[in-house]
Amino acid sequence: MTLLDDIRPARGSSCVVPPEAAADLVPRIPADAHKYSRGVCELYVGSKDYPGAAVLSSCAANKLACGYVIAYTTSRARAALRAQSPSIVVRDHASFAEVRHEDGPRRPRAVVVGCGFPSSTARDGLLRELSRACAQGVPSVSERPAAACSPESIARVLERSDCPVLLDGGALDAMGSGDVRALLEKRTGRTTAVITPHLGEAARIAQAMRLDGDLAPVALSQAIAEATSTICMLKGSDVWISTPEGSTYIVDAGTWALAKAGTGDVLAGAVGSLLAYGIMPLEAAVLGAHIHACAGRMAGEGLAFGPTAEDVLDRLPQAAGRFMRRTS
Ligand SMILES: NC(=O)C1=CN([C@@H]2O[C@H](COP(=O)(O)OP(=O)(O)OC[C@H]3O[C@@H](n4cnc5c(N)ncnc54)[C@H](OP(=O)(O)O)[C@@H]3O)[C@@H](O)[C@H]2O)[C@@H](O)CC1
Ligand SMILES: Nc1ncnc2c1ncn2[C@@H]1O[C@H](COP(=O)(O)OP(=O)(O)O)[C@@H](O)[C@H]1O
Repeated sequence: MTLLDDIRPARGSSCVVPPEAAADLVPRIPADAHKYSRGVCELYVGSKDYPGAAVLSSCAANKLACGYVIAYTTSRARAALRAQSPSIVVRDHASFAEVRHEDGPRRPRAVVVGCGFPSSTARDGLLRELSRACAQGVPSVSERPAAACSPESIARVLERSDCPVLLDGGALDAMGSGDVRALLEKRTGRTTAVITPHLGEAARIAQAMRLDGDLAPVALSQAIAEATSTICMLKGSDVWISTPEGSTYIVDAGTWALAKAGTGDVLAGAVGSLLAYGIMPLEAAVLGAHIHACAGRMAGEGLAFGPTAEDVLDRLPQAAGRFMRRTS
C-alpha cells in the first residue's frame, strides 16, 4: 500500500496527480540521520561529448534527499564536478565496472545511468570518429564513446546493481536488447527500473520494440512501461508516468520554461536521489517530476525566455521545501 494507491487509475487508464498528493510523498529526514542512512546515489554518466549532462545529473542528485553522491564519469566531467561541487565523490568512468561496489550501509541504494551517453543517432557519428582516432592511436578506455552505452554495458550495470536503477539518455537505446529486457523483467517492487525518455527517445524505443510509435503520449508511455517492465517517465509538456501493470499518472505542473537543454538530466539526478533515499520507484518518479516542475516554475518567474538548466538545478532544494510547507 502506498500513498498513490488512493488515486490509482484502473489498468489502461490515467489520472493527474495533484501537487497535494505529491506533497504527501516528501520524506521527513529523521534527526539522527547520517549520510549513509540517507542513501548513496551512484551515477554512471557523461561522455567525451557531453560532460555537462554528468555535472547536471550528479549535482541534482546531491541537492535532494540522498546523503552521498558518487559520479563515475569522464575526465572533463570529473574536473568540472570537482570545481562546481566538491562534496560529490568522483571516480573514473571505466572503474564503474571494476570497483567492488560497497556492501552494507555504504552500498549504492540507487544507480543512475546514461545521462550524456550518446544516443544511437549521435553514436553513429562518434563511432566514425572513434575509428579515425583508433587509426591514429588508441584513445584511453574512459574516453571511448561507444563502450559505456552498449547493451552489454547496460546489462552489466543491471546485473551488478541490486538496487533501483534509472536509465536515461543513451542508455535508453539498450531497451532494444532482449537480454536487457530480460534483466529488467526480473526486477520487481523496490528494484523496478525507472526510464526517462523524451518523445524522440520514446519513438526510438517503440521502433526497436515494434510498438506503435504514433500512439498518444499516455498510450505510448503505457505500452513502453509494459513492454520493458519499467516505470516509464515519458517527458514532454507533461510527464506521463506509467507502471508495468498499466496505470498512468500524469504530472501536468510543468512549464514551457523547462524546454531547455539539460533539464532532463536534472530530472534524472533528482529522481535518482529520491530512489537512493529509499522512496519506492513510482513514488520517486511522481515526486521527482513535481519537484522538477516546481523548480522550473520558480526559476522562470519574471523571465521572458525562461531559465537555464543550471537555474532549475539551483531551485531544486527550495522547490522540495515548498512541498513540505504545503502539507504542514
Ligand atoms: N550539456 C550536456 O552535456 C547535455 C547533454 N545532453 C545529452 O545528450 C544526449 C543526447 O540527447 P538528445 O536529447 O540531445 O538527443 P537525441 O537522443 O538524439 O534526441 C534528439 C532527437 O529526438 C527527437 N525528438 C522528438 N521529440 C523530442 C522531444 N520532445 N525532446 C527532444 N527531442 C525530441 C528530435 O528529432 P526529430 O523528431 O526532430 O527528428 C531530436 O533531434 C543525452 O545523453 C543527453 O543526456 C542533453 O541533455 C543536452 C545537454
Ligand atoms: N513545453 C514544455 N512544458 C513543460 N515541460 C517541458 C516542456 N518541454 C520540455 N519539458 C520538460 O523538460 C525536460 C526536458 O528533458 P529532455 O528532453 O530529456 O532534455 P535534455 O536531454 O536536454 O536534458 C523534461 O522533464 C520535460 O518534461
